[in-house]
Amino acid sequence: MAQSEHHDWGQHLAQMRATAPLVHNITNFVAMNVMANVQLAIGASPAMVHALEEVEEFAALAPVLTVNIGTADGAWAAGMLRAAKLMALHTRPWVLDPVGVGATAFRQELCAGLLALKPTVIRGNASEILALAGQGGQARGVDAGDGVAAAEAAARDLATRTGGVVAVSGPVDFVTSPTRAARVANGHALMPRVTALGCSLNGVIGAFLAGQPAFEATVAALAYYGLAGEQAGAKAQGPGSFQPAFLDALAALTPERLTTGAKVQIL
Ligand SMILES: Nc1ncnc2c1ncn2[C@@H]1O[C@H](COP(=O)(O)OP(=O)(O)O)[C@@H](O)[C@H]1O
Ligand SMILES: Cc1ncsc1CCOP(=O)(O)O
Ligand SMILES: [Mg+2]
Repeated sequence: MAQSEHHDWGQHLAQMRATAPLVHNITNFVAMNVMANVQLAIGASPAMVHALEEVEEFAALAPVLTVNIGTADGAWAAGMLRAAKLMALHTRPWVLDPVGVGATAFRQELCAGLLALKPTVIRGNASEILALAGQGGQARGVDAGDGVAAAEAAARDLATRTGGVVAVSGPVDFVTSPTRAARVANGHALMPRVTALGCSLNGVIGAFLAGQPAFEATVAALAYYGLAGEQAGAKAQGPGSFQPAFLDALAALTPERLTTGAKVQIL
């Protein structure tokens, strides 16, 4: 795979760290702590705020929002829609993680409402992207049962429908906008064996989106995350020791190392 395709992917990491953006996350109970630690490790400032009474007011404060439906209920869903609407109104970026969307009618209806608000970036595993596009999928709850290649057409369809960027994560990630596409081959096989690392990836994409173009920011975030995974995986004994090693690798990785280590193929 071609390395970096002549683009300085590290500059997106440098810019994110220089900005240290406040990221408003409406995420699930499983991911809250993991995702906040990941965002602190990369140099961003996380806030997990989901109460319906304050979500709109908080969304006005932050340059970027991430929405994750993993453990949503009716009140959370209303808050997600309210916050995303505010971002759309002010043309500020927001990211959707459609966790387990194919599993229940509630998740499908919530995602239909969120899709109508045109997320700047959607990132899910292959089964979630297939289900979100209405093309089936073989998910096992929140885990993927499909390969990334099977979801590429669904991702392109969603990008056309929303006008945004859609990323399918897996052994080799696929990213598409209505006009461009790329593959990112960084990553480690231990990553899907630790919960909330997909959710936390959306937190990293969100941080990179603040003040940056969506397609490049998403590709850079995926390469950075996967490269940190490679470095952690080289040291870890298994899923348990992978987690602290991954936080350390995210914090230690330099923009220069990202530019040389990014395995990005522009299609
Ligand atoms: N088999 C794999 N080999 C290498 N990296 C992987 C593999 N599976 C997932 N990843 C990486 O793990 C991260 C989380 O993706 P994924 O496991 O697909 O999300 P989710 O937890 O939402 O299902 C991404 O950075 C992805 O590139
Ligand atoms: C296990 C689980 N159940 C509901 S949300 C959630 C977390 C899923 O996180 P990820 O998709 O990042 O593995
Ligand atoms: Mg997920």
